[in-house]
Amino acid sequence: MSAAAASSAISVAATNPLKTLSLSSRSLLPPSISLPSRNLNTPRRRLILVACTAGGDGSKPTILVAEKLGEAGVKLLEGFANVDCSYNMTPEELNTKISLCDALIVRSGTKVGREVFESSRGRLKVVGRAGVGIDNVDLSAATEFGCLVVNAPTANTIAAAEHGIALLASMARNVAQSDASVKAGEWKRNKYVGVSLVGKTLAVMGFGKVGTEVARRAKGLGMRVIAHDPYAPADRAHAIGVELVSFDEALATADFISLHMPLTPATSKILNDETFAKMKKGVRIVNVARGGVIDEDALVRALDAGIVAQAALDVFTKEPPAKDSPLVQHERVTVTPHLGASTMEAQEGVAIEIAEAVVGALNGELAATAVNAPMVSAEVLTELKPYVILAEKLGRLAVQLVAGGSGVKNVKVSYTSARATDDLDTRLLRAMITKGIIEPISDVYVNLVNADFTAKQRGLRLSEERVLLDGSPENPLETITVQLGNVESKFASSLSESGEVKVEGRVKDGIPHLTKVGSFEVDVTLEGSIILCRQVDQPGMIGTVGSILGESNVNVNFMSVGRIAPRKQAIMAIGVDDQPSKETLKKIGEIPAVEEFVFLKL
Ligand SMILES: NC(=O)C1=CN([C@@H]2O[C@H](COP(=O)(O)OP(=O)(O)OC[C@H]3O[C@@H](n4cnc5c(N)ncnc54)[C@H](O)[C@@H]3O)[C@@H](O)[C@H]2O)C=CC1
Ligand SMILES: O=C(O)C(=O)COP(=O)(O)O
Repeated sequence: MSAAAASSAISVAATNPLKTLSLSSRSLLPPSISLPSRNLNTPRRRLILVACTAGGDGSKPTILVAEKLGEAGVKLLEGFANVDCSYNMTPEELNTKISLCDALIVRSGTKVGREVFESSRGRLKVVGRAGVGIDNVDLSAATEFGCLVVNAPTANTIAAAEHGIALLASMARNVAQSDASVKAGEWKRNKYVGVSLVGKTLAVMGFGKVGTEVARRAKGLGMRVIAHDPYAPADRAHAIGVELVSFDEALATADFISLHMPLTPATSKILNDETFAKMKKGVRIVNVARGGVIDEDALVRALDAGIVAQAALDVFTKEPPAKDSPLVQHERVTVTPHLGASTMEAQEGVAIEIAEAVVGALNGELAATAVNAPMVSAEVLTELKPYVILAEKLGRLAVQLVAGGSGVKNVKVSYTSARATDDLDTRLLRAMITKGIIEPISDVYVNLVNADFTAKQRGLRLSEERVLLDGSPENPLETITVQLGNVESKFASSLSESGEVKVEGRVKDGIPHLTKVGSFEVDVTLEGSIILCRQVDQPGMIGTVGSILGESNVNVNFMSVGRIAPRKQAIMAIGVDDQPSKETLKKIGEIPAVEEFVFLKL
């Protein structure tokens, strides 16, 4: 610590013992949304991360349900919000309605593109996907607009697996085709001779939840099951008698291929002319994943060439597919209208799962099924609560110290802690510092979802360093320091020896405190706003400033003086509940001993 900073902070509880800091989560929410502030010590383990009841009057949020949702889920939503179930909307109708909604629930049939988030004009805070696949949601746009995306990843797994097995078996025995034939008055038993499954090799492409359940069932049918999944652990496959193999080996050895990977840039058209050519002649293909993982024109060519004997498809690149699609109309293709999740049980399950996730997210609870936000465990959230508020306020303090026109680009954050690096999750702190820096200088709403994106978009480069302290790590952090480089300051004393705007804080008894400005040590609670004065240290200054504030009915909640040495330069940090008038601030500035001062609104 430099000599200049070798000073002692003299703290005076200005009016009364420290009040328990009411942890209002307002600072994490746009000003239009109000929340009853609550004490830090409330038992609830919730921290508003993305949204809450819309409207300052505490009215219920509005949730738009754009596709059929199980009744149990709708009822759960209705207990919390105004629910608008509008199915089969056109994109224009969706874009109109969405501006009045705080949350949107979809399945696979609604495209939630950038224009939806643009139309919501920042009000939409949660998109709930009542199922697994989220390829119909523009995740980058959602993140950019600070909208959390949650899904229901487990409730329809069994349904999808059972549908996959149903398609596998019915394809092998020509059930659909022979059904249509008999219904048409035919009796062509020799035309519909099928193939057996037992002893045949099934390649499961995508060994996740659905793929695993398909594999289990196929084993039960006496099939040899191999799987290809670059990310699946081999021991999980071995545990159910499945061998993980390479992509090419799966293609070359399978009699049946069942697709269960998500649609991603890497899996798009993963089955195409080139890969069909690598397959065992006469292979049979099942797809209950996403239509986009198959080049559908190539599949028609492979069927016509006899490379692929049959296909059973539940999903299509475009849904519904064109009626005259050569693939749909192909005689050796069995098709269903995206029914993988369409069982009574699955639809009740996903409805409840997504309703709970959306209500929880709007209530500010952790979304266990968040798709576009870094997962922060409830334990970490609880422990870091006071540090989260500290982090955001340090960001707000630092950016308000920057003289106009400087442009904030380089942010350096330092954490001192006795915790090992791996035991300290700073993602939330980083997001809140970003929030504190960006929101006071823009109309952007920043939260855990879009903080990194927003920082990047504004050219903010935020670096973090951790200083490991000795001692017992009962506190996650000792100090957080925010430094803004290459800027000029409105308050010269906030510049560190290396010329950055520098503020440091710590949490004391659960209360965030500002503990250093530039090289001066201070100690003031970050409960209200702050006045910083630099003066020549002398008797009576606290009284003089306190009187000016008192005369204009500004309540002081904390006051401290940090000084280099007695009768030398000193910094007075005054916590105020109310914003002083310009006249009041002018009077403070006119005190002869005051060399500079600044009012910082938190
Ligand atoms: N037809 C329907 O109604 C339903 C369709 N689905 C689709 O099935 C997909 C899988 O669902 P879950 O098993 O619940 O998801 P999951 O996330 O549990 O499993 C997906 C698996 O695919 C693997 N994977 C990713 N890229 C791959 C690649 N290039 N090659 C091979 N494997 C790859 C992943 O490692 C993961 O293990 C979903 O993404 C969804 O698109 C899911 C439920 C119902
Ligand atoms: O969960 C999935 O990924 C699905 O494909 C289910 O789609 P759905 O909700 O039935 O439109």
